Amino acid sequence: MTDFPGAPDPSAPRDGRRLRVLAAMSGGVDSAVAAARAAEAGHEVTGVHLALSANPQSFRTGARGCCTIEDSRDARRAADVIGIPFYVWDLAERFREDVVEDFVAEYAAGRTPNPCLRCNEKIKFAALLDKALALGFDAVCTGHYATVVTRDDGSRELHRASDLAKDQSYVLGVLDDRQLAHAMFPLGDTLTTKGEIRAEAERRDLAVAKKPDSHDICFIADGDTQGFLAKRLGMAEGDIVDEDGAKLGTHEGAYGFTIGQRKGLRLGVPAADGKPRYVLDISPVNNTVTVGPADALDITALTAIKPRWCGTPPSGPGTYTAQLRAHGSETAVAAELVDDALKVSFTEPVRGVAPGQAIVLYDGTRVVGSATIAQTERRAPARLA
Ligand SMILES: Nc1ncnc2c1ncn2[C@@H]1O[C@H](COP(=O)(O)OP(=O)(O)OP(=O)(O)O)[C@@H](O)[C@H]1O
Repeated sequence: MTDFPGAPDPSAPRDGRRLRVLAAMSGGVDSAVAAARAAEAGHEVTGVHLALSANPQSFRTGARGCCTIEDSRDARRAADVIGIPFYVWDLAERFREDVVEDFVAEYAAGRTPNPCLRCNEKIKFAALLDKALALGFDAVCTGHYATVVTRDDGSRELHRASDLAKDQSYVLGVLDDRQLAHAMFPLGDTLTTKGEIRAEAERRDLAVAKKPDSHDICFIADGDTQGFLAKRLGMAEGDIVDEDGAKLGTHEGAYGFTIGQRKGLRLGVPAADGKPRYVLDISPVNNTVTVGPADALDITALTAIKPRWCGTPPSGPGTYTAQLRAHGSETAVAAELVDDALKVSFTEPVRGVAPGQAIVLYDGTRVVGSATIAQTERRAPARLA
């Protein structure tokens, strides 16, 4: 017996090509079409919706959050139309511990985490995948836009999606070979735009065809990250200072800021040069936020920790392109693994990089690996003679 209904019948015949696939169905259009494509390709597909919120009703705000009862119903209806079995699995406690609490703790420590990346690493391709494999499934299928390529030797590569505008390889950059070997992304292989996916959903009679896209942080349905953090971390008034430590204003919680932020500083003292000020540093220890001019945001190098590789780690220094945020552009870097830390230098300075963000390295369209930014190095400030 199992707590997770929907396990395939172990006595059922299997052939090498017809995989037993667990389709992760959020109740949105992408995962519905992905599940339909996997079933159409001849795989034995079972749909599963993950209940990730302990209190799904609390997310019903009108904006689309995640894992509401409506979402689970939408996923079930889509599974019915596709003609596959469907189950709801409760991973709310794991999600709370591994994603939500980590998110709060990272902000409290003055860092800027990416919860989607964390969810892929800890929930979808760990808790969910492990459970799926233990139950006899061969693969987990999601509606992510990314491509898995199998090399001649059987190992896997993760590549950007064919549709670069929708590419989600950045948030999947934490996956290793084993996880990739059991991942299926039916949307990433084809050059289909989101509009075409919606049209395909309509052709397939999937009621979610017109459902709005989910927004970035699924457990903050109204999009008010600062409000969410304030509720969790409380208010803690502190100083906003300039690079020399002179007080320019006050704030109500250092966690409410991100590096590179300009809006909402409400400085009492205008900058001497009249130019706008940006958040340069957040110090939870002193509860201070340091601000300065835009060019002080330029980063020339960084150190990133906890590297994860899609394949064998690079044995020496190499040149790559790097992406530093989910919808960011690529930038040229040189990178080297030194004592388990990734040392990265940028060909051109980049602006507004925050500790806690992930850096994902690419070789062309291939994801090489990822790591968490721990320290950044600024260009030496220009001094007046
Ligand atoms: N609550 C959930 N239950 C099951 N699978 C989920 C859930 N949330 C997300 N997923 C899976 O992770 C994928 C990527 O999640 P993301 O939040 O980026 O969704 P999306 O791109 O808006 O896709 P969708 O349109 O399917 O919601 C989804 O396509 C789906 O396969």
